[in-house]
Amino acid sequence: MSSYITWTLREIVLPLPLGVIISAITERLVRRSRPYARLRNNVIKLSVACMGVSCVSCNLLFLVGVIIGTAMQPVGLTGGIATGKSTVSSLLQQQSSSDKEDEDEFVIIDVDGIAHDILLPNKLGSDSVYNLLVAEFGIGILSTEEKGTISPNIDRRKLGDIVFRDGQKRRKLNSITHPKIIKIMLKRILLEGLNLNSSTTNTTKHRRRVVCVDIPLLFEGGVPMRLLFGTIIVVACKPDLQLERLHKRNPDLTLEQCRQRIASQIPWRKRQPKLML
Ligand SMILES: CC(C)(COP(=O)(O)OP(=O)(O)OC[C@H]1O[C@@H](n2cnc3c(N)ncnc32)[C@H](O)[C@@H]1O)[C@@H](O)C(=O)NCCC(=O)NCCS
Ligand SMILES: Nc1ncnc2c1ncn2[C@@H]1O[C@H](COP(=O)(O)OP(=O)(O)OP(=O)(O)O)[C@@H](O)[C@H]1O
Repeated sequence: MSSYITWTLREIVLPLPLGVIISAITERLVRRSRPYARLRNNVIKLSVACMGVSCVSCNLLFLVGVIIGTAMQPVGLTGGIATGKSTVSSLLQQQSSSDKEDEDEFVIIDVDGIAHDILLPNKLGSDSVYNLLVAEFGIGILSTEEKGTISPNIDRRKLGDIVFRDGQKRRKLNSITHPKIIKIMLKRILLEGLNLNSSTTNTTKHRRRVVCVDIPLLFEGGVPMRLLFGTIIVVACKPDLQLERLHKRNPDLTLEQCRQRIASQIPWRKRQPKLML
């Protein structure tokens, strides 16, 4: 636990605000234009120097944090379980596939998808998320449909049953999965922001590219996570409608299990929105 806190402090708390401050100053100066050109150049030099220092100290994540904070300012798309985040992100993607030159191109990073990927047994090694989870929660979380295979998949339904009814176990799951998820998310934001990810590279040249991260637990990630995003979109609906949508979408869950999942997240009123949908 203490190593997780140290990791978060060193890799996230320190670099991101620095990047955000540099970004805010640079943007303000860019807007004010000519009279401040020299100062602006100095600020840009300062940010390059910060990146240089982090490069020399070989702290790659620090470097990533500063670059992301400075240059990308991605959009965060968040909200409670089954409120409609994926529905909103597919609407944004649909808009992106239109040919209108004046509309932004949204590139969506799905953090739930990243969380699913890291559970797979294909990245074995003693510190793999798969091994750590099996060591922590036991072989009871493995799929029984794949009996006989060397590394059966983790059955997310079984793991979900354990962690959504017990806060301590959920925190344990989070402490194993979140550092890995955050690393992959930062890397993806960087690649997408720099337009280096060949799978999503679009040939359209004149449209603004907006990196949008669909991240359910943005506010649970605290201040550093909020600072990472330039704009935060909160998708919300009335609590009874949320319960109804969740139960309808996941009929395998009992109403009690649905309530447990909703209760495991912070209430929507506490998600301080910059834009509410
Ligand atoms: C618990 C797991 C196995 C359940 O898998 P399952 O396929 O049933 O659900 P899925 O991953 O699609 O998540 C659905 C929703 O549950 C909510 N949720 C997921 N994990 C958590 C969590 N640790 N705490 C609170 N809510 C959560 C989110 O709103 C998410 O959108 C899985 O969600 C998981 O590994 N969670 C830990 C990683 C995590 O925090 N993921 C959320 C992305 S930040
Ligand atoms: N505006 C809407 N009107 C009616 N149904 C909706 C609306 N938005 C979403 N839904 C339905 O609610 C359910 C949950 O939506 P969705 O999967 O987009 O939520 P989510 O927030 O992405 O969920 P999760 O937190 O599990 O990732 C889906 O079955 C979807 O079809």
